[in-house]
Amino acid sequence: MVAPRILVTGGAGYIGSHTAKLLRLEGIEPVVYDNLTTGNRSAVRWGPFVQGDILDGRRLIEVIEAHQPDAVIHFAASAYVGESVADPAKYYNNNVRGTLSLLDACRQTGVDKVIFSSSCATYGVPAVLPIDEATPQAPINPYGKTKLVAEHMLADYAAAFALNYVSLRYFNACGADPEGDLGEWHDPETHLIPRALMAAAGRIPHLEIFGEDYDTPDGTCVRDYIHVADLASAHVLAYRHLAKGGGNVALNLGTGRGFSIKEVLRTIGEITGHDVPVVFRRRRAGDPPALYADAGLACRTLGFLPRYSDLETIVRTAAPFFGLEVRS
Ligand SMILES: NC(=O)c1ccc[n+]([C@@H]2O[C@H](COP(=O)([O-])OP(=O)(O)OC[C@H]3O[C@@H](n4cnc5c(N)ncnc54)[C@H](O)[C@@H]3O)[C@@H](O)[C@H]2O)c1
Ligand SMILES: O=c1ccn([C@@H]2O[C@H](COP(=O)(O)OP(=O)(O)O[C@H]3O[C@H](CO)[C@H](O)[C@H](O)[C@H]3O)[C@@H](O)[C@H]2O)c(=O)[nH]1
Repeated sequence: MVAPRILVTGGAGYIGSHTAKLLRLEGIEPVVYDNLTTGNRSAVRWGPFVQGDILDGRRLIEVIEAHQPDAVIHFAASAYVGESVADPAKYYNNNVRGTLSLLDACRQTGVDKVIFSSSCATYGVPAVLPIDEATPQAPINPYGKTKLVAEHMLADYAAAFALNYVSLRYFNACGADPEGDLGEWHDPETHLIPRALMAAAGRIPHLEIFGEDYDTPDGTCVRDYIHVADLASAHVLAYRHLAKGGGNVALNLGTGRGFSIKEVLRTIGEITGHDVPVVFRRRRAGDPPALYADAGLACRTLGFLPRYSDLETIVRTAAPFFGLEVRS
């Protein structure tokens, strides 16, 4: 039997590169399609690389016809909440127009399975926690809105055309490849855990904490941190679900537990032996106070069970990329 092949848009990025590695280990060839705006060429090591833009529909069709993938995993997007508030045009263009371009290329070439990177940002400020998939999606920033539009596009294309999809609503991706091959390399880096590790390592003078006056137990925002290796495994499971004829579905990918920023910093101090120097700033625009998942549906539908998503393992795998030793 010929090995399955998957087109991985955004496969040079953080979550995409970890997923490409796992696909290869699982006997599936990842064909990475990425314009390298935030991704790294050096992170593409487990299959062919094509440099291209998802907005370029003609090129997408050429690449799909050349490689004949069985499915697409669609990571490529702009993905910063704060930036999306300042520059919504960039987000509507890349995330909405880009996804439309990709879905049309799939339709024209007969690719009928799509796995999509959605986000807990589509829920906005939920009335009830934990967040299950029936929670109303009312995003409060342009980034989350573009992810929600893309989810709607998938559902409408699935209803009208021969398309099957899984939308995966990740909570906060973090950590690094447990074997040390890949990490989170963004420039500039904006996410909490890498910024905190940079501060602990002395690469930046301090971590800015955006808001200490939220209605949470210690005043800082609460998030559900899911290890990137667990996210990668969910994509393999989602592909197998579609390959055996499983139905269209949107699933939360989280642990079910929320941690405050201060709790994350405490774990970094314990594991690395370095305190994180901090300064407190105003709230960042577009940030909900607390987000954590009810992750039961992904478990029941895909058999998804996080293995690496405790804060200690997250910090242990990520810290070496910032030159920090971890305590045994
Ligand atoms: N990091 C998180 O916590 C998180 C949480 C929820 C959802 N997501 C989603 O997961 C996906 C991957 O996120 P990430 O953290 O790995 O981000 P990333 O920036 O590391 O990866 C995105 C990749 O897409 C590529 N890309 C962007 N626009 C493109 C375009 N027009 N054409 C081709 N390639 C393009 C980039 O070069 C990059 O390699 C995104 O869709 C993001 O919205 C991320
Ligand atoms: O230097 C920093 C960085 C972050 N934060 C705070 O830490 C929390 C986590 O922030 P991140 O930027 O690490 O991640 P977000 O919670 O903004 O994640 C959002 O954006 C991600 C993509 O970047 C995902 O889509 C995710 O689902 C969505 O909630 C937020 O309260 C943020 O204000 C700081 O205090 N200081």
